Amino acid sequence: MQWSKTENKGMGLFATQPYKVGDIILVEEAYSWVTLQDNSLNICHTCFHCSEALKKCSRCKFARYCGLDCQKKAWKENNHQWECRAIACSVNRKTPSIVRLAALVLFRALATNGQDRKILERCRSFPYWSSDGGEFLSGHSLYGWVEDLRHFMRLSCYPQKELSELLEDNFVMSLIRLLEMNAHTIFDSELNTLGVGFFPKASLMNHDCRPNSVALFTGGFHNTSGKPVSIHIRCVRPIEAGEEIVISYLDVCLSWMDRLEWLKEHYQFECCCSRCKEESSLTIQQYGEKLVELKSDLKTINHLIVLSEQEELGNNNLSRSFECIHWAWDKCRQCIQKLYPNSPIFHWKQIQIASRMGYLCIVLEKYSQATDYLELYIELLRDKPEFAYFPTVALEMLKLGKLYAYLGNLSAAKRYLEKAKQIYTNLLVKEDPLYYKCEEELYKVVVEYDWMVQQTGLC
Ligand SMILES: C[S@@+](CC[C@H](N)C(=O)[O-])C[C@H]1O[C@@H](n2cnc3c(N)ncnc32)[C@H](O)[C@@H]1O
Repeated sequence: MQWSKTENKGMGLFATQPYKVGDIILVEEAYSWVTLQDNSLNICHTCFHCSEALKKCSRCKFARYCGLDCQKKAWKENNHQWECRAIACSVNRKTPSIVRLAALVLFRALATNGQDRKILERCRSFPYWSSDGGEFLSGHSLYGWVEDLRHFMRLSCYPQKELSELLEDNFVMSLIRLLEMNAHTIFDSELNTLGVGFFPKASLMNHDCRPNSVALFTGGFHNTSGKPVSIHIRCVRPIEAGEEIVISYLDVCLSWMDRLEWLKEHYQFECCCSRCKEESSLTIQQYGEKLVELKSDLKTINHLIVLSEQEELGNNNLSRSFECIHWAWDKCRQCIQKLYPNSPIFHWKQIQIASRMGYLCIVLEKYSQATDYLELYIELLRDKPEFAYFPTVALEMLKLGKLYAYLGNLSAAKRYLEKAKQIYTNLLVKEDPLYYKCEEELYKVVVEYDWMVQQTGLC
């Protein structure tokens, strides 16, 4: 693969050879990385292995490691030697993760001459203003973060003369903005968020709503101890030589309007991919003057989904959350029946709601209902083969397989677990706990299934 200029998206990564589903396209260790504040206590700060028995850094009492190898890696490579002092001196220890990441990038880039200076150049030239002349993130905490970073750097007592120049407004804003736009959220194979990392090469990959590759992360496996978390770009659709290799910055199951809003809010760009073109022109052709009504319906549905998440997270009120998602579902169905038959927008909305309903039913222990919703999710995705190898789909299949096994429907359990395993075989490394979990579940079901067939003579 090689980096070259794209037509309208700046630089991009292009294939110089064909790739098939499951091929690894790029592996890159994180340049700098942080865990998130709320899960910092039970994740190793180097390899992201999740454990209850991590050892604390004796000075800052914040960093945690699964062993000496990981501690040494963090101290030197991820510059905990400087960060440690700043964390230990911070009274409330609530430095935002993005600020910690920015500090670690600075420590690393300053510590090495030559190659790494390119990172500083990239920061220096990164615009922190938007194309319409306004400043990005003005409504957000950019200025707060700038102050936090300066404070953090001072507390670290980093002895660099040039630091003062780098801590000037423009540079700091560009650095934070670059990380906001280019750092990757690190998640495990069950898609739980673990932290944030800066991967200089992978950070130049462009977005597509129908991507041909996905970003997965090592982390959480025992044998990665002592190795910093790394990103693996894996092929999920056949790629021809010369094609651009693209990932998705968002959940591909969002509707066109949701994706448009999300990308504008988080990345300030309007996606020019083929899926957006198709779905937007279909929407405009079909709905023309009804678009305002459509937007308002989608707004209501989105509002109900957000409300259901808040109820669940904030108040632990799951039945209320379930109720909200049911309202969203009803509203969605009404809209489709009355106004928008075959709307691609509502098709994606239904997929999103079906998955959420499945999740809520499981938490509420309504297992049989959960299988109905997850079946529906898979059914709705069936005519989208381009998403067949996505980790999200595999995860829903695994859930469904386990549910059927619990409910005693062994043949359905076997079918879904086999499908999940097929996707994981392509996507995950063998050491991934999720790969094992799937294999283990499948083994149990197969043994039980064979026994049942023997006893009853049925198959
Ligand atoms: C993480 S950077 C990717 C690297 C970028 N092309 C560069 O040269 O620095 C993300 C930026 O690339 C551009 N971009 C990526 N995907 C795009 C897409 N599908 N449509 C339009 N612009 C895109 C946007 O300007 C976005 O803010």
